[in-house]
Amino acid sequence: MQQPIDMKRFEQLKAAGDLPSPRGVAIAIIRLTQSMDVSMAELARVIKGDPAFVGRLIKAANGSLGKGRRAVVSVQDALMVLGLPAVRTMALGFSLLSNYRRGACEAFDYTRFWSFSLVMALSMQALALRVRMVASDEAFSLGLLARVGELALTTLYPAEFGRVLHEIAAAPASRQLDLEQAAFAMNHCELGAAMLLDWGMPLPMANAARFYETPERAGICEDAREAALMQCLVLSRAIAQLCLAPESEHARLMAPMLRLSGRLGVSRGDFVALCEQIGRDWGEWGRLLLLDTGRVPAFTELSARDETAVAKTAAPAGEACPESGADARVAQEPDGGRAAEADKVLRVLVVGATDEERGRIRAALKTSEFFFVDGNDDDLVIERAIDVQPQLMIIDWSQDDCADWVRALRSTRFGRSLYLLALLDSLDDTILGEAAEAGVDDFLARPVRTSALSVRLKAGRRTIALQRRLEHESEELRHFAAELAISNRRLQEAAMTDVLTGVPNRRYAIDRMQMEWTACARHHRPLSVMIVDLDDFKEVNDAHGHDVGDMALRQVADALRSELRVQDVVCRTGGDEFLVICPDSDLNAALACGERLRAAAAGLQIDTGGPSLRLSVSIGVATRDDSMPGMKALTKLADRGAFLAKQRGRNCVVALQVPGSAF
Ligand SMILES: Nc1nc2c(ncn2[C@@H]2O[C@H](COP(=O)(O)OP(=O)(O)OP(=O)(O)O)[C@@H](O)[C@H]2O)c(=O)[nH]1
Repeated sequence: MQQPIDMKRFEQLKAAGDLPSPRGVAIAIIRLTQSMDVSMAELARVIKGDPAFVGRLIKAANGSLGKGRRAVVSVQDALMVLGLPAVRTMALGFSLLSNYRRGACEAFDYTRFWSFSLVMALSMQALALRVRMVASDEAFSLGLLARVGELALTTLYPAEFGRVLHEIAAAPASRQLDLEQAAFAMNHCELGAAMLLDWGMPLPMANAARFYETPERAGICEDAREAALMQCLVLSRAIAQLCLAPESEHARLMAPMLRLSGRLGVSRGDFVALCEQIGRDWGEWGRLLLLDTGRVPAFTELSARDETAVAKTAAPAGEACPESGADARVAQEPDGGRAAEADKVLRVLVVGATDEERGRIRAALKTSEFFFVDGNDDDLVIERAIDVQPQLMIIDWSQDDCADWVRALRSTRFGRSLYLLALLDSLDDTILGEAAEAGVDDFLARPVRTSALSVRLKAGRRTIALQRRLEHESEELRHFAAELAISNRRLQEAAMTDVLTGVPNRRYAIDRMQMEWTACARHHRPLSVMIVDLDDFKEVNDAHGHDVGDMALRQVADALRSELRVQDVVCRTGGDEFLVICPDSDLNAALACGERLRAAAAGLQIDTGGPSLRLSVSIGVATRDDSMPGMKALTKLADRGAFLAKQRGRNCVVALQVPGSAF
């Protein structure tokens, strides 16, 4: 694999510590998501330590579900929907957004940069739901971070990058990437791609980010997913440019966007609806991220104006389409927005064939969208196929090297599901064998008779429709499985949560203790536990009733929870008893923590309807040592500490071990 930039240089930049990098809770999230055996509950707990991230994560999960799905409302559900890799890159993206809102480069508009990146993220997410080249949440992160190289250059070289920006302002025709190359011996796309790879993004995504500003430099891309990703990034960038451009520029920017979306197989109506949705989401996300967003462009109106302009200047059907170079395109756009109608429209790419044959094909497939390409240049054919992403290809088999490029096409992901019909000059066994071996689905002998062509195309259409239905059904199944997983997760969570206080229950405590015990024993790290028992709680119930008692239990649980670090956990293990697990804590640290918990409980004022009630807790602390046979020995020791604390008059913290004797 060709590296995006000189990796030695990249390592030096990284080692200097000046590259934008995540901070705070995001680092803990990224670390946890790197280990595949992390429990969802543990990850959710760490995420909940950053309420801002919680909101963004849930919103992103809902955005990636598509229409008509049950809304995600909890962190756990969001984790199930998004999966660990997506959560990792989102933590990264949002952390950068929070920490790099300002910077040393005065000429760089940081707010505009993030607003632009946000539109790209939302556009990628929406496009991924339609084009299906990658999971929509991964697409969101790719869009958000695609321009991170620019942020890196402003951070590394604020003054020099400022000069580059001034140069562009003075001579708008100059190319930013070339100026960067001259100034820094690298450009922001290369640097950004290296950073994405370094953060663990898959190579096709990093490559798409590397080339989307200069697709012509990407070379022919064999991997259809990579090509589609890049095209989606190109289109997302165009949407962002339009959203942030002055209104006078909107119409000019809309036309190429519509053409780009057509190439991705998104009908005009569908694309306009998608842009309107992106516009609405942009505003909502802007409020959530405290980012200024501009006025949403009037996409529907812009599209209508473009349609009128195209109608006035339209070339007669069958004439060459100006932007497609050697090939001619006759596009009958699917009727905007009507999905069922659009579903019947086939995208057909005809390679070679005579004018007469092309005419017959067009007559036989009336409502389709046609693309034609001359088959003598195999690179061009593959490029065109990747560009157009047809469902049906009709190949004039007399063209040079057909078998070779058909084989190459079949080895790509999208090429495997194509329906290929070959027009053969003769039914010679060798030619038939070659065509079958290369991967054509059906053939037709020349001269092409209209009736035979209709029969063959009908069969092809049926197969394609069947394939679409299968894809649709497997998509439904995937969603169904995801919903089922969410329901299961909810049930699991409910089974592990104490209904009264909302903290984990005894069952969870046992599982978690086992997990922490094993991890700490394996890595020779300290582990402490505490038994926290309310003092004279029976008297509270007797004097004030069970409702007040329940309220007291809830307040104590909240107070304990708020005094703990994110990696500690408090569980309700009995009526008025809690177990606190503190990984990586030796006895001294645990005693100090126990004292904090005791003071927090003693400081509570429970509302009784009359004079407020004060209460206290007794706490026993114990720390794992190598002589202990298992976790029961540890909790038993803490239990004995709590018992001793009661005997010593309550409202105190007791350990039976001496600090320093264990860990
Ligand atoms: N309100 C309420 N009370 C509960 C709940 N679960 C257990 N209890 C009560 O908690 C009390 C525990 O009493 P004991 O075990 O005698 O302990 P204590 O009164 O706290 O005395 P010491 O532990 O010796 O300080 C009992 O009265 C239980 O009924 C609950 O969910 N809600």
